[in-house]
Amino acid sequence: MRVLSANLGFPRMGANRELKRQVEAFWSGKVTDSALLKVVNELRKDHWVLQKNQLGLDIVPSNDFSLYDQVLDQAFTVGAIPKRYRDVFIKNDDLLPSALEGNMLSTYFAMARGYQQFPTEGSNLPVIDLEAMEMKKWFDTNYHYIVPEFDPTQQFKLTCNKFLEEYKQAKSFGIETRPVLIGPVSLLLLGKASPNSPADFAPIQLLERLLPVYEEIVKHLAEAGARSVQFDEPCLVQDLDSKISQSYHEAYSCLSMAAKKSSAEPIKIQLTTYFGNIVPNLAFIFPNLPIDGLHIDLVRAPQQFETVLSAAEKHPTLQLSIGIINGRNIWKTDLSAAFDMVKKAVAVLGTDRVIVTPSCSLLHTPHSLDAETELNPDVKDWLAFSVEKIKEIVLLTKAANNGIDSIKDELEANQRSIQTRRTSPKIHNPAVQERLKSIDHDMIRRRSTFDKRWEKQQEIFKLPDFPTTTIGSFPQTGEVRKARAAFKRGDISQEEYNKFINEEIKKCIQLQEKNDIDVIVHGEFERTDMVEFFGEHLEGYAFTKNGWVQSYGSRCVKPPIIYGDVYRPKPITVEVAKYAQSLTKKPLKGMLTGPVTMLQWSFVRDDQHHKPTTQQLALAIRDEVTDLEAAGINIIQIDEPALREGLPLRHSEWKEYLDWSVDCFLLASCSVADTTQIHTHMCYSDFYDIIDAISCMDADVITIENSRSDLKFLGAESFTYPNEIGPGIYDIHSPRIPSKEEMEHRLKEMLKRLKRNSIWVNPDCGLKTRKWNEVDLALKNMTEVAKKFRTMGYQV
Ligand code: MET
Ligand SMILES: [Zn+2]
Repeated sequence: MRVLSANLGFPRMGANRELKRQVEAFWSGKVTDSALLKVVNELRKDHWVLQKNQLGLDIVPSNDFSLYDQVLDQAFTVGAIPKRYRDVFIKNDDLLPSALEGNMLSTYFAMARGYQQFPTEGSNLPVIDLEAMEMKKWFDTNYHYIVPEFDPTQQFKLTCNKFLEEYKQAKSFGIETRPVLIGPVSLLLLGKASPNSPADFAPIQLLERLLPVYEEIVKHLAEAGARSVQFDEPCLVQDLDSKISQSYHEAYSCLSMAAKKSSAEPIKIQLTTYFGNIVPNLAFIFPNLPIDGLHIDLVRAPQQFETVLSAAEKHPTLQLSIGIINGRNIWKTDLSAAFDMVKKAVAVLGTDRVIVTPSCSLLHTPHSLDAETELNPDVKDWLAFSVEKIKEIVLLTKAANNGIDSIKDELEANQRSIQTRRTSPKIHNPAVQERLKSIDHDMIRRRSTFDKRWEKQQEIFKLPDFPTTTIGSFPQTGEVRKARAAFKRGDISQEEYNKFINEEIKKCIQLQEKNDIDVIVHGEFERTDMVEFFGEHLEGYAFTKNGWVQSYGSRCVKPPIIYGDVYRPKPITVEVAKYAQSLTKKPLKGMLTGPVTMLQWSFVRDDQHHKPTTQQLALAIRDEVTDLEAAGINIIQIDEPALREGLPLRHSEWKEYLDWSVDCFLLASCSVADTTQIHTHMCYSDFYDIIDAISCMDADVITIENSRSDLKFLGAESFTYPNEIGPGIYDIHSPRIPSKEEMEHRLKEMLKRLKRNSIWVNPDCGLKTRKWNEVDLALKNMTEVAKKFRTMGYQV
């Protein structure tokens, strides 16, 4: 037998985001479900044909496709459909293992996105208002999954046969696939107890009840002729209670039995881990978890190679799938170095026990480089998206089987690209590197402690108690987007565009003054996106035309690429800030994106640690801060909404990350005088477990999302915060106008925990998704609440 090549999952959006378009058209009622499913079938077929017939991959995945999310698919498949959706959509006889169409499709999308029915008067249809299920970040990626809900009385039942239909569909095109499913233990660990469950209930207690459904899945696939099945168990790279080891044994013993019973040639079970090191949980797997294959991520955790290899060696039949092509980033692989790893695995295990693969599903990289006609050719030559990554896998497999000479030309070209990238002056900028060396302790500390700064700032700004402000952006209306597009196309000149933006700024400032907001913002109309805007003004960044990656459901993001040493050639926001300040006597807050967020929301360099890359970003922002201050902007906000996202998966690594990321924020913010007030802003996650690190950032003021998560932030028992803080008093994601009463209630809650003179009054996040009239009414209410608290002298 020879070394095989495999993929663990292919991006499902399609080369031109066909899936997004079609699903959204279905949601808005423009296409029927059968039209949707027809397009989806075509798309799946294209992806199989591409991987198998055009690129020559040995093992092609099926059921990696999803209309929304693969975790939701699996919960749905095993019948974990919360009662509130079941009650509305499902008649009992629906619950045969059926295809994802008709009523089942409506249920599925209601779970993903919520469902509302407000019948017109006189109709006897009931009012239905179902919220979507919770969404969470998929490990440390920017993909979000739907969190399954489990009830203590949960009954499982094979409800949906999508996994089988997809397998059969591929087979009907002559393509043998390996179905992918979320494994039973990770499915339960990733889920949560449904509301009102007893406090001691944990979904993993349901394992025994869940396993028969997985046995059925294995049986169906075996009967249909599948030779192997991939169970994803990414939880194995996390800190796990040793009791979970028992769960893994129970689960995989059961699945292995089912596989053995299944047919003359038992279907093989591959356990798949990714995003980290499994060595701390090695005892869960070795010596005797009854599996046929194991996948490990050797890009994120190369240090596990030796240990896992020698454990695998003792397991005489185990196939090891070595994830050596980065599924999370967009760089070309050094094929020579990767081939050394293949050789090493083959030397220990022999050719028939090694499979060459990407580190994880390719869901997290864009489709292909073909569409990138405008990228700088040097940079483009350093990149590999999903299609190119599969080509690399196929090449490495060929080299393993036929000798390295069989890929001589490709290897030479590859080594040339790798070498050029290593030495390119586009990437390596001696001045930037020198500057990094000059970072010293004084550069990452404010000149005085907060108390001293506070006194000086009080005197200058003379802000009232409960000062009001907003987070930065104001409505990005269709007009704003249109003007930007026209400018990009060259239909309007720079001057015309600037004039348009200046008018928006004027309107925005007038609205804030009318509503008596104390600290004014300019509205961020010139920005499409808070990371892209700054990236476009920095050296070392590249932008793709079509480098979309799924974020959640039909939503995709196009992360910019940091390819080289980063610096700021010239001021970015100073002119706009000066113009905005000239329109008001109140202090204007300059608005910047912080270095850690710039890093987290970009594709980043893999030729150096994240820390120096972030330090470079921090120095670029620091230059901007210094220039803003010199231009008379004395309040500057540096947003860090993504700080929490970068936390490593294992607790033991948190401190190292928090130390350097906090230092990078300090590096960006500490050039200023005591009299300059630094703000920061965070949102999108729970922050209380890193509140000490946030305090160390020493911003004079932090505004933080709080209402969406229903005061969770303040709920933590030990909550304290040393400087000033504005926990959001209303959720900006909804078009509804927040009432004064609800904002008063939130402010009163804050007063129980925080010093009266440390509280700011502001929304949860930026207002770019709202309409002007909504913003006007909401801010009016907000200021009235702040004023009431000032005069009534509330103190709890
Ligand atoms: C995701 S945080 C957004 C902060 C930014 N200043 C805004 O107001 O939109
Ligand atoms: Zn925000």
